[in-house]
Amino acid sequence: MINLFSSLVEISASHFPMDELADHIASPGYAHFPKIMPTSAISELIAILEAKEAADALLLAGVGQGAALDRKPEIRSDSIFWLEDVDPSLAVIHWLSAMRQIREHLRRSLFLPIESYEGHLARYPVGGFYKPHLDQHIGTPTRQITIIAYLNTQWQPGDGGELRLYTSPEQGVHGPHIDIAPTAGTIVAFRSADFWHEVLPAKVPRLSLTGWLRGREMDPTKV
Ligand SMILES: O=C(O)CCC(=O)C(=O)O
Ligand SMILES: [Fe+2]
Repeated sequence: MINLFSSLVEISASHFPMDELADHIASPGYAHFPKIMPTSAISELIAILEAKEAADALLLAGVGQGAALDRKPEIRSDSIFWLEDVDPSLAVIHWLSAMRQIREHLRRSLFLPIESYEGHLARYPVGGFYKPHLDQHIGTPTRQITIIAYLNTQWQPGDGGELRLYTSPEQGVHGPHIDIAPTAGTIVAFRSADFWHEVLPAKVPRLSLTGWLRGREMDPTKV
């Protein structure tokens, strides 16, 4: 049981295509790795999410942050659980360790000013969606890189819930897009400030782990 998730640490350290990730983040700004996570890691994260759901511990997600955080069911309909609030299970410890290694790699190779990571498990119910948006909150350019891992082991074409990523930062939602299936083990990363994206309506419950590599906090009261 013990190291079910250690393979993820391994892929992040030596087998995860770190250089490919950095190259793609440099240009065009996004990266897509289909079915790259080991199934053991996927099962553990699903188990955490299902346990939280069973305990009625998922929170309806909001839009914005801090005092401006607002529940907006017309914009997004997922329920989430922040990793920092999860009892520190092995799966989460290993995921956080993988994120640290990715952070260091991107700092070194692209000189990105990344300091920390925040992430949440998310569940979209049947009919759930997230309308087009950017992940950087207005006025707080803290989120630098979005990293999403999908956890839907039974996903099939027609099940909906694709990530629609608009691939031209200049044209946004009026430009071209790609649709990425939320198939278990697939990881997507992109520059949070540049890429508009949305979650198309899910026809089956949709599970994911979404997180952000963050820059320095901009708190004028602490300058
Ligand atoms: O789960 C996804 O594919 C995207 C989620 C998202 O856009 C977000 O949580 O900001
Ligand atoms: Fe987003």
